Amino acid sequence: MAYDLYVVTDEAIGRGRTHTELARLAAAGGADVIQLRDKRLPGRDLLSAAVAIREITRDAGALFIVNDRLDVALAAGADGVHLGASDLPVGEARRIAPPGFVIGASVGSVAAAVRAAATGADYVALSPTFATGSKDDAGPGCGLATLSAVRAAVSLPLVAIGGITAANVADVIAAGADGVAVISAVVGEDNVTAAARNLRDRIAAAKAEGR
Ligand SMILES: Cc1ncc(COP(=O)(O)OP(=O)(O)O)c(N)n1
Ligand SMILES: Cc1nc(C(=O)O)sc1CCOP(=O)(O)O
Ligand SMILES: [Mg+2]
Repeated sequence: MAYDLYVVTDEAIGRGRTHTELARLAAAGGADVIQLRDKRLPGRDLLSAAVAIREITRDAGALFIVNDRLDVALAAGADGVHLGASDLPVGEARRIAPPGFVIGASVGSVAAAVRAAATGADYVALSPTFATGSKDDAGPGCGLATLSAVRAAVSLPLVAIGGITAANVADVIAAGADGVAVISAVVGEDNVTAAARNLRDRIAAAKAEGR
C-alpha cells in the first residue's frame, strides 16, 4: 500500500469544486490516497460524496479514506478511516472494522505514534508537521526533528501533514516520511492534476535521492 501522495479534499480551499471533482482531478494526477474530509456535511450528504469517490478511486487504483466518520466509511465501502485525538479511539475502530480495513491515526508525538501502532493503526500522520492555515485548530508544527524521531520509533507507514509544499517536500521525505498528505498544495491549485503530478514527481525524486 503506497502513501506517497495523499490528497485531502476541501471544497473551500478547492475554489468551489466539489469533493468528487477534486478527487477525480487528484486521482488523474497520480494521488495514491484520496481522503474525503468535510466537517460541515451531514452524514447523509457525506455518504453520497463518499459513494461517488469510492468509484473514482477504485477505477484509479487509489486508496479511499474517509475522515472522522467510521460509519460513513463502512457504509460507502471505503478502504479506511482517518482518526484524530478527538475521534473514535483507534482500538475501538479496529474492534468494529472488518479485516483489512485501513485505520489511520493523527499523532503529535513519539508517544502518540507508539500508542497508535500498539492499538491497531495501519499508518500514522504527524499532525501538523508545519504550521498551516488549512485547519482551524491545528497547533504549531511538530517539525522535522519530531518527524525523524517518530520514524525511528514506529515501523508503520508515516505520513506528514500540515504546510507541505513542493518547496519543502524533499526535506520532509529526507526526514523519514513515507508520504505527504496535502490540501492547499494540490486542491488549492488551479490545475489540480498538474499539481498532484508535480508533487508526486518530487516525492519520487526525493526517495531516489535517499537510496
Ligand atoms: C492524514 C490526515 N492527518 C490528519 C488529519 C486531521 O484530521 P481532522 O479530523 O481534521 O483533525 P482532528 O481534529 O481529528 O485531529 C486528517 N484529516 N488526515
Ligand atoms: C487536514 C489537516 N490536518 C492537520 C493536522 O495537523 O491534523 S493539518 C491539516 C491541513 C493540511 O492542509 P495544508 O496541506 O493546506 O497545510
Ligand atoms: Mg478527525
